[in-house]
Amino acid sequence: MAQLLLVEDDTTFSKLLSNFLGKHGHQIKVCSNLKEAKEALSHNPDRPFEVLMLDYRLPDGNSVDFLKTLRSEGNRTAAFIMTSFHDVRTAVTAMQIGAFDYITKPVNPEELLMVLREALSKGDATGIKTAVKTKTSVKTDKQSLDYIEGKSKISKQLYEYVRLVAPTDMSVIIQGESGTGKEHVAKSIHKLSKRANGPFVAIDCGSLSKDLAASELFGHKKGSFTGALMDKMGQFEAADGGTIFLDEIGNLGYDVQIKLLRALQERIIVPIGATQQVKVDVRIIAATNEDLMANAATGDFREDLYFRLNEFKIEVPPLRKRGEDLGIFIQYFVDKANQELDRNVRELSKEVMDVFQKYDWPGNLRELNNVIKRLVLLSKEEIANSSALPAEMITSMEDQQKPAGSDLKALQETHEKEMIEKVLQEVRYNKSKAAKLLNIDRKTLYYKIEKYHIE
Ligand SMILES: Nc1ncnc2c1ncn2[C@@H]1O[C@H](COP(=O)(O)OP(=O)(O)OP(=O)(O)O)[C@@H](O)[C@H]1O
Repeated sequence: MAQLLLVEDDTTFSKLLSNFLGKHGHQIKVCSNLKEAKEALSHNPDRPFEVLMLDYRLPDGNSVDFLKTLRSEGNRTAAFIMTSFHDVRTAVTAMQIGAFDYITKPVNPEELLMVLREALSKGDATGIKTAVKTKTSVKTDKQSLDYIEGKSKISKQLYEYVRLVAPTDMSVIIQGESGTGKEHVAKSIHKLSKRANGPFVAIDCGSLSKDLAASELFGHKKGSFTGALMDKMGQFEAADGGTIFLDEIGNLGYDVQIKLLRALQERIIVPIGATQQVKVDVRIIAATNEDLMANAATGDFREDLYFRLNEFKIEVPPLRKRGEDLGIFIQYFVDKANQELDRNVRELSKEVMDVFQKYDWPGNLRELNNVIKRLVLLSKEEIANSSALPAEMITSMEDQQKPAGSDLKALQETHEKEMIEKVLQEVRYNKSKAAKLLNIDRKTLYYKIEKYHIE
């Protein structure tokens, strides 16, 4: 039985939800706005909430800002956001600041239980995502290799860079949109490096509170500030001999950036309140979805730190630019979901595939994984059809693709582009076969692929 906090202003829905969760043995406190939620969180010290379930739009604000404040105050309770499909982009942002997941409305009961189970099993949304002591943790090692590389030109180049930089001891900046797989890339670099037998420590700087970031990274001495009840070893020391992965590095405060620069340049750290320096041997890999260079130009990020980190830069492409990889990732995530959820989905219907092809995937691989997991969960048959997709996903696709008005040329071009994409997909990007089916020569096909920016 878990202690849950539900923040939802639709009273009918919140009653339904709390009855349903109550029947599954959970204890739910319902609040209808953020002010009440804040009070509930501060008045519940004996039995803390294990999961926060937050509606996105609330009468006194939105839950993403609310969560941001909670995280900056050091609250790490696992949380997920319930949102309409149109707010998915916002939900993706929410995950960057430490929401565990998001769930689209109308909420499907099975899906809700699945997300809740996962949130409970992962525990609190601590800023430290993984602390892999590779020598002892064989299981985590195996999991971290559980990924695929893709076959598109852009993916091949990505992994070529990974293999190139891994054996060196260079600092690396990994840039890419949220959910593109930056952490996977960082782990691959670690695994292929001379440090592979050392620890890989991943820290989500986005969910570290400003006050505690320095202590989390560099440690502290007992009594060095209120709340420092005993000595604490920082993550830099924990990563000694291995790699530290600083995700969302742009979120680190200026004073922490100075300490980080010192750690990079001199390979020493000083725990807060300590008089002794500590030598550390750590490789730094940083990730960001911002333009750090631009932040450095405006003074939001230290330029000297940026240049020191940027010994090598890797761009992880968004899913919409990975062309044929989409099909490969779909298959991979379907197989994974079948295994995890004990389902037997063999294929996705043509309609689902069409939607997937046209959608621009703002949450990238993470969103694809989530959508497929839900699709598989809700599909009892071998073919998953579009009824298991959020209805708005389909309508938004239709609206997005069709050119407005009566522009005949634009309509024809849209149709032509769709047809070429569809045929290319059917023949697995074999251009000769596609040209034959489309009854055009290869040269014309290449011209059109370029014209319509088909990847
Ligand atoms: N190459 C891959 N093969 C299989 N799954 C992948 C791959 N890359 C990423 N994923 C999956 O996609 C999801 C997001 O990956 P990851 O956390 O590495 O992205 P990220 O770019 O670091 O995200 P964020 O910007 O939010 O920190 C994870 O669930 C991961 O399992």
